[in-house]
Amino acid sequence: MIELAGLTKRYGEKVAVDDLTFTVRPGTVTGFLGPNGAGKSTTMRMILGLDHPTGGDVRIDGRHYHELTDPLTYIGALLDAKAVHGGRSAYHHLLCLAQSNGIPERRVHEVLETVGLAAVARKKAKGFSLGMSQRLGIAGALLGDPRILMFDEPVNGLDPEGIHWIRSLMQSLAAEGRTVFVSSHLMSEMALTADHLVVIGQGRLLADTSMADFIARNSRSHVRVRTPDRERLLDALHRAGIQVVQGGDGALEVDGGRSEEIGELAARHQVVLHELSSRQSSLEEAFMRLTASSVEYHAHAEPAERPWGADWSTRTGPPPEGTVRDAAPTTVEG
Ligand SMILES: Nc1ncnc2c1ncn2[C@@H]1O[C@H](COP(=O)(O)OP(=O)(O)OP(=O)(O)O)[C@@H](O)[C@H]1O
Repeated sequence: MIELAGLTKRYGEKVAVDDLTFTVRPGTVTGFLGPNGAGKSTTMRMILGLDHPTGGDVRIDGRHYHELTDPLTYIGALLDAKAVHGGRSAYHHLLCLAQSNGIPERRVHEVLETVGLAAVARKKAKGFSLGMSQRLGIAGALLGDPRILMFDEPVNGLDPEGIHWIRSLMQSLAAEGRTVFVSSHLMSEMALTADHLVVIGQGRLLADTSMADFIARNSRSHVRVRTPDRERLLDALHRAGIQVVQGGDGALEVDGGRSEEIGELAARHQVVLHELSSRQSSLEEAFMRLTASSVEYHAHAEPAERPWGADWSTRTGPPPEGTVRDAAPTTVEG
């Protein structure tokens, strides 16, 4: 278990981590999300005692990191895959870690097998691809067979097979009752891997909840309708007092609508439908919705021709700051 209580880190005027209080529990994969610069790496570094908090406290199974004897047997971490002495082989890198933590040499061979690097164990780390370096970093985290594992962007550089492998690994570690805390920017991957989410923005806690609850609370559910009789359907919906939003590819979207109600309305007016489907936002959309106002670094490549609420489904970038939660649906006149 990792427990943060009021954890705070300032760099001069900059508050990188702002009064964070949450607990990472055993038996689940906890995803750690936040926009660039939100404070995820700083938080992880403080958990490992690599940065000193300006305020607050963080404990690993009730103790500070520096109080742990042989810390790799309590908590294994991958923070920076390239932080390896390039002149050392994978085997020697892990052997040095093992010897300084009282871990038997046989664990080096075991973890090299686990991460699929046994065949290149004697090769120098400086020749490793990013994916191989990630695997070596994961081997280092697993070396002490710890009850707690922490990974900062572990799928960075991994190919699809590698991504699938790390997902299965994290889930099996959690199933063994271990604490697994993992950050990632790959939302689709996180949606498949994590059971619980901690989301931060500008150093502050935005959410600490289950994956299902997070998506339900921050997502937009709507019914998507496609019809060749667009004007007649719009007229029928308008008369029934149902607000319609312009979706992508000419589809219509009804916020929070029930597909049964819309289907029956269309049938009563003998309007042909080509599509009638209930949709819920993905984790990525829910994440962007929650963190919209705490994104520090925006790209401004796409001019907003229509209000955000009018074309939610076709946008790929984050919404204009401060508009999402306040955006009223744009009614399409029939
Ligand atoms: N050593 C430092 N000195 C000054 N500012 C720092 C230092 N380390 C981090 N920061 C600042 O603290 C904030 C949080 O950075 P951090 O790297 O923890 O964010 P992050 O969520 O891990 O970002 P990313 O997703 O881009 O990796 C950023 O604004 C960063 O510029």
